[in-house]
Amino acid sequence: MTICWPDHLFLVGCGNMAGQMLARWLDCGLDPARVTVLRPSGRSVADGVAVVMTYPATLPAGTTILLGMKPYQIADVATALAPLCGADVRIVSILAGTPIADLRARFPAVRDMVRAMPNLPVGLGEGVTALFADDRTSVQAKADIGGLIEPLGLAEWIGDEALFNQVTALSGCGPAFLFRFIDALARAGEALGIPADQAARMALATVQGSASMAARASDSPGVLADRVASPGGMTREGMNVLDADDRLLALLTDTLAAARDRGEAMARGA
Ligand SMILES: NC(=O)C1=CN([C@@H]2O[C@H](COP(=O)(O)OP(=O)(O)OC[C@H]3O[C@@H](n4cnc5c(N)ncnc54)[C@H](OP(=O)(O)O)[C@@H]3O)[C@@H](O)[C@H]2O)C=CC1
Ligand SMILES: O=C(O)[C@@H]1CCC=N1
Repeated sequence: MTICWPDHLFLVGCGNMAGQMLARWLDCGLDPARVTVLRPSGRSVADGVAVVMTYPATLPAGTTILLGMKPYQIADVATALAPLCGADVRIVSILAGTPIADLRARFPAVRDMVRAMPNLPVGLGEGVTALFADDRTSVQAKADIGGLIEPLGLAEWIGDEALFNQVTALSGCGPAFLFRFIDALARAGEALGIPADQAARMALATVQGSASMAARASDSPGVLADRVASPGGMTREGMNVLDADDRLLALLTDTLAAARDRGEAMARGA
């Protein structure tokens, strides 16, 4: 994989999420000397990566900024950062519930902006990143930023920004829902009498193996589920519980809808 790295990468915030993105980029050969991280704690990030606690006087030519702090910090960050941004600066924002129009209003000099929604497994190169750019962003910038995201895992360009909170709910928040599922599977096994540590190991390995299998299979997960279920056997009885009144589907639809609604409220400043 040949990646066209930005001349300089300036990360505003480098916590759980941006930290995973940077870790993967460094693993894939990004020169740490091209990276500066701004974080209030000043904690070091990785060998060779410059960490600053205040904004520099200028940004190097050809800088790509990754906005990786919390969404509610955008006003303060933009006040300090926008004066440093010329037309050659590009912005990638991973801020949940923060539309491009909001960023455009705060960074008027910047032409190239991409809204990105990664998830935590990007650190392993097995993440999902949803991407959106409006018409002002150049084709070249879209290609370059798409190339930067590629080593993180699956990249999906979203045609309509109105769907961004929905895709955030599915794949951005998704790892948390899956972690809950693994935990619940283990605890359910424990409730049926399996020793806790054994149930935890078995639940995790079952999810890991099943996800790997589904990723490689030519059949859909729905077909694979039926393949586990022998007619008149145990799995069918269990699936009947999940499927009754579309129980699992309804639960997940409610879960994604609640996350989506929060994104919409955040976009309104709530
Ligand atoms: N966590 C996730 O799974 C996902 C998160 N996101 C988005 O990523 C963003 C960050 O979330 P997450 O990584 O979980 O949060 P974290 O709390 O882990 O990281 C926040 C980062 O912002 C830094 N920071 C705090 N205050 C400021 C400030 N005033 N100016 C600049 N930087 C600041 C922190 O600095 P320090 O390190 O010094 O404390 C830290 O590095 C959010 O916008 C979220 O919507 C998107 C997809 C998934
Ligand atoms: O919880 C959040 O708001 C962010 C968005 C996706 C994952 N974490």
